[in-house]
Amino acid sequence: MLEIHNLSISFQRNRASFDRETLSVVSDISLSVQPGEIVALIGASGAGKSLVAHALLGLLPANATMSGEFIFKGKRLSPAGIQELRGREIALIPQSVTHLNPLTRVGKQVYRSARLSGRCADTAHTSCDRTFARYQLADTVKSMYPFQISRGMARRVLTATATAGNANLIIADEPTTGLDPEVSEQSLAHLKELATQGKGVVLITHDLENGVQIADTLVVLYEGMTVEITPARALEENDLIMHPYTRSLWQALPRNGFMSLPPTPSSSTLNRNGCLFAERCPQARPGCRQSAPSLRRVNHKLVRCNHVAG
Ligand SMILES: Nc1ncnc2c1ncn2[C@@H]1O[C@H](COP(=O)(O)OP(=O)(O)OP(=O)(O)O)[C@@H](O)[C@H]1O
Ligand code: NI
Repeated sequence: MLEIHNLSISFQRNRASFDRETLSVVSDISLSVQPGEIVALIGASGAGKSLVAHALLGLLPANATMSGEFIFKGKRLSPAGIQELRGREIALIPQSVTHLNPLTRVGKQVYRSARLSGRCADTAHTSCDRTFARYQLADTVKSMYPFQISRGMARRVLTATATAGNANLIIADEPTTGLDPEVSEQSLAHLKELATQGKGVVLITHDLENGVQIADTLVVLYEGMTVEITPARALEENDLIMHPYTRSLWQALPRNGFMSLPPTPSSSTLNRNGCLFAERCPQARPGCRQSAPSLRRVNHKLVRCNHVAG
């Protein structure tokens, strides 16, 4: 359904010396999403997860430069094509509830997105009602403004807004952040349900547990690079072939005893000539700082590490 080929994103930054430097934040990311599949983009804060989604949706800030291509349902997406599909075929459940328009009643926002997907007024109303019921939002919520509803409810409204139309690809950016465990579970269950209906789902999260819980495929990002693409179940099966960064994330999960991650070096010390994870990697060898590993196929997965045995 969706293929991302060699996506790179950089920003121009002014330096004190009045010249400009290029800051590379996403490098050469490729991934694909099939109908009914949940692909989780996993990575720490600043890894580039949201930018991948924003690039796909044509929402990058003006100072960003992007290369690479998107193929959606077999067709290459042009910038104009992206505008055409956004909200109709591809819908974003944004990271922050502040994306709800503060001045528009909640019901109207969900209704508008149903209309945007090409539904006529009557069908849009029906779809809006159905979506409200589906996400346990009372009818009275329709006439409320975003500031009048709880955080958990606002997340459900965002989900309702993204799914009231007919989108086949749903991108959920950190759908559980700031929610209590019960509401988080519910939020993930809603995504699972969308996949069961045949929609492609991209789950963006810093929490590996979320990915392992509902995703089919994990794409692990480190400093804007893919370090591993693996079936999610491989982690549950305690796969020995794992990128050292994925392994650290896995070991840091509560169920695995909260082993702490090695400390993060500041970005300025990041050595782009070698493996980006080398400074934190428990298995790093001298060669890791000298040559950058490429993404290699090892059995059923792709791993960017020279020392993972296949
Ligand atoms: N407009 C911008 N100008 C310059 N740098 C930016 C801009 N937007 C994002 N970045 C940088 O790009 C990197 C990736 O940002 P992104 O928002 O994709 O991270 P993320 O993985 O979604 O993190 P989080 O979990 O915090 O949401 C960050 O280091 C950020 O500082
Ligand atoms: Ni983000």
